[in-house]
Amino acid sequence: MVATKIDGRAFAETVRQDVARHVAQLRSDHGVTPGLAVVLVGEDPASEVYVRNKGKQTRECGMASFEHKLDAATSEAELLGLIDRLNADPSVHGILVQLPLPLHIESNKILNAIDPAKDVDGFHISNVGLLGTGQKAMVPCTPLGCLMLLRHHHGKLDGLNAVVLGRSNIVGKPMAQLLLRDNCTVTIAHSHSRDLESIVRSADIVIVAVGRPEILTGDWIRPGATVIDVGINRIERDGKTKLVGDVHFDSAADMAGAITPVPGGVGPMTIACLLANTLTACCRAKGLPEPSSLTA
Ligand SMILES: Nc1nc(=O)c2c([nH]1)NC[C@@H]1CN(c3ccc(C(=O)N[C@@H](CCC(=O)O)C(=O)O)cc3)C=[N+]21
Repeated sequence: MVATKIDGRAFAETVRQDVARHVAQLRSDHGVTPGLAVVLVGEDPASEVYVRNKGKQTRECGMASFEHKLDAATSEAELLGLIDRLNADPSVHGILVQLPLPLHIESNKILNAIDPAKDVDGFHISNVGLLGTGQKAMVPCTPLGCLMLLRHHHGKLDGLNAVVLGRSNIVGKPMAQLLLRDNCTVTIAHSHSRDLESIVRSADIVIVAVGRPEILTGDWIRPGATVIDVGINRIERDGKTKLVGDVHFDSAADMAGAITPVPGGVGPMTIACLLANTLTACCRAKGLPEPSSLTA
């Protein structure tokens, strides 16, 4: 291994401390407590772990956490009713509806029903449009976390070749927008891209968000490149369940200049950015100055 391991867990801890400090100040100066509502429909064990972690970290930062666990058979209309109530609730500054939703519910309809000002996931079409046109938006947590790690590691990203593998609405597309805003030359590549190998080899920065275990190996990586692994895949190996990324860590670490591990890389940053976004949403709702170190 020649690469520097980018410690997302440690960096997320500093972000959370920053959030906690601002939250304490909001309370003492203005009597305001930011609140985050997390909605989970159905019983996916992995999702329940994430929701529990989000609730715990929200409270640890001094914010209020509201958890809504709904039955898998909840109708779209019932879920829309809950969103309406959360939109109207002044103690709720951020709303996150855990994805994926059951198939009988149309995700886009739900995401677009969330008040854009409370859309801490940044998935509402208004926020997508604002980000795409360079206006002030709520920025999706995972890409924001990746950007914070990249800025911290590289400093200025100006002029770098950035390749984003994956074109999802939750990671690939918003990630590309953020990198473009920081003056990278951005390529979004995906399963239909021709000559993927040479595209990846051109990258100073590779962000991998395709959802396939260990699909990117070291032989494609330009020596010294920075590799950000967004994948979280649970696989069976040697009779044990193991968490691996979309990057084959050992081979990639022999080529890369810096690389994020899984676990302990992007994942913890995602939750830290959710807390940061909740604080930002609260400040905007109250017309108070927002902490600039916590936004894109
Ligand atoms: N509306 C919505 N917004 C989300 O942000 C969202 C979602 N839906 N659905 C599910 C995914 C998944 N997700 C993760 C967050 C943190 C870790 C995380 O902290 N992972 C730890 C390991 C956790 C473990 O051990 O399982 C790590 O990478 O170190 C993982 C996954 C957010 N998601």
